Amino acid sequence: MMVAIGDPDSIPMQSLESTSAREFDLSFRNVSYCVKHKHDRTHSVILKNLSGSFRSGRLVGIMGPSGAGKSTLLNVLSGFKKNNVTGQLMVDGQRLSERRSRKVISYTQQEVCLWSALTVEESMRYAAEFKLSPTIAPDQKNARVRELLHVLGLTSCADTLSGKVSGGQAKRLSIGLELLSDPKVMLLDEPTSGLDTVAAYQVLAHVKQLAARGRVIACVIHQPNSQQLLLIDDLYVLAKGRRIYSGPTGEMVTQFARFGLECPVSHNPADYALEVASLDQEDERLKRLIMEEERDIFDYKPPRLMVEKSVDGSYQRYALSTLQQLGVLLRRTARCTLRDSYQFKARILINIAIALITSVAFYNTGNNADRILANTAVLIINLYAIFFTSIVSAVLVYPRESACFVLESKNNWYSLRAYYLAKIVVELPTLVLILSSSAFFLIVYYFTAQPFEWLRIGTFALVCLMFGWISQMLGLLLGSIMSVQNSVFVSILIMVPASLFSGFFVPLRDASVLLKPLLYVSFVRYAFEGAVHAIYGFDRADLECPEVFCYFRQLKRFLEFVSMPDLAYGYDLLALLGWIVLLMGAVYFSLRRRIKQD
Ligand SMILES: Nc1ncnc2c1ncn2[C@@H]1O[C@H](COP(=O)(O)OP(=O)(O)OP(=O)(O)O)[C@@H](O)[C@H]1O
Repeated sequence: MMVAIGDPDSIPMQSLESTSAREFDLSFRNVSYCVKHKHDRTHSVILKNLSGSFRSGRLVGIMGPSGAGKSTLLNVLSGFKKNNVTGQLMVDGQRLSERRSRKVISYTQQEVCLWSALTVEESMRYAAEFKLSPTIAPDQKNARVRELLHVLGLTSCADTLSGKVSGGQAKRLSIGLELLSDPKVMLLDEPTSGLDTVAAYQVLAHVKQLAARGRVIACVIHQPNSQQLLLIDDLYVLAKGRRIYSGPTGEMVTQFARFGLECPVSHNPADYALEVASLDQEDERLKRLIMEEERDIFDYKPPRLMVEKSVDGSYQRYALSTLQQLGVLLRRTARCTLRDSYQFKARILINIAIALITSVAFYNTGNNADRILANTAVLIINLYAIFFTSIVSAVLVYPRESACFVLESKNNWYSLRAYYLAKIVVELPTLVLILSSSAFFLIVYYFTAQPFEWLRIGTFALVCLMFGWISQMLGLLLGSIMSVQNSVFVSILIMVPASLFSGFFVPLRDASVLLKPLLYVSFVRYAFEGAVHAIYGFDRADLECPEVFCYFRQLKRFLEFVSMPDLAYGYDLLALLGWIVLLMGAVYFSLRRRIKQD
């Protein structure tokens, strides 16, 4: 079937300057990458002695069957993968320092990471704020954003939320975000995947224009049709981590034919290249082809590192200072939070619903000595509500957000320090936590007839707030190290045993030798103890007794019964604070690990 495809020349050529009028190239020599398998201490070679040179002004397509190593090669060339990599990488004939490599090379991964609550233009504007020097006037930054939107064909959807644009527009936007800083080299992993033929062609046509303006652009492309292939100037074809072709697209078929691999006339050369790359590695023709491609590597000893570790002072890694980055991050977070109010409303409504159910079930138990155990259960339910609403909202949102953080941070938008500070500033005094917990707290407190004394209300609210922070930090920690599904399961796995260690179900006095240490470190126990202290401590007068005799009328007896005879509220707060600090540290190190790991 013929598909109507737009002419690339019809895409408006703008005044977007070329990065360099002079030709240059990204070249790499003897690049190898292996992974070590911990279980059997063996290792697999994923990329083997790859060399090549991608020239500016030409669009390079990286092809190969699934698992050939295409994404790995881009990860290695971009510096996203550093461990177990050997070889040499040069731009314009110069070896790169780590700093310079990050400055010069930008990488757009297959998965697009966009802030769905921002419009296309807003996303570009925030990227411009991060990536362009603060000395550039806002008008100039906006002009550059508009120019890029035009070049990438995104003007018509500039006011559409990034979460609502089409797949092709999202891919073009993610390319545009990196283009703002005008990188010399752009590596794109499957910019056309998931798109129909027309959209894929449009994306490629835009990318070709960007290359034509003097950049090195290399993109992984799965199976270009013949029209898409016309846009690709050079091909780099991989088979099981080895190079089988590197050169102009038009010469590939002739090169294969020299080794007895004749491309049938009816075949698309790209399809044929995949067939050749999928041949058995023992095939004589393929063996000779690979030998020919690798003929220049035998007498060459590659350096152990792709890029030099040394800090190159002449390249400033970020356009903004940490404080300026923090400012932009806070503004962006505030805008996203205000616009995406679903979480906020859902959290408050859930809290109100649970609070009403709890109030009906435990109506007026607060001052009744006969129902003191039921009233203590109210305190535990209160902690449960805070825990689950806080942790679930964090784990639902954070895995995606942290993936965007990793990408933006590796592409030099901002530092881990700035992002972490912004996260803490946003998470700690969070209005959502305070409002949703207060909604629950006030309803339950009133209907279950807890003592209306400011000291008790204040001390109880403080325990709830600190417990909410712990839950939120735990959610961030889980969200930064695992997927949404796993984080939800793990949060349940944490909370259910943690409730056992609250001191309510198994008081300290009855705890076995094995359980006791867990009770001493359980944050639920400290929160529960703090809540019990707020409600029943501070020398509260005897409770009312509607029966002839109530054993727990004197609160001293009840506190002894739950193993909290000498409550120390300050000590509980200190333990909760310790947990908050510990989790904040753990979140920092888990994010650090994320950006350091491959
Ligand atoms: N960290 C790793 N541990 C184990 N194997 C790995 C690792 N990274 C890559 N591989 C393996 O290396 C090979 C190349 O992976 P890569 O993702 O680069 O392939 P690809 O050519 O991009 O494939 P696709 O087109 O399917 O995306 C695959 O077999 C993959 O399983």
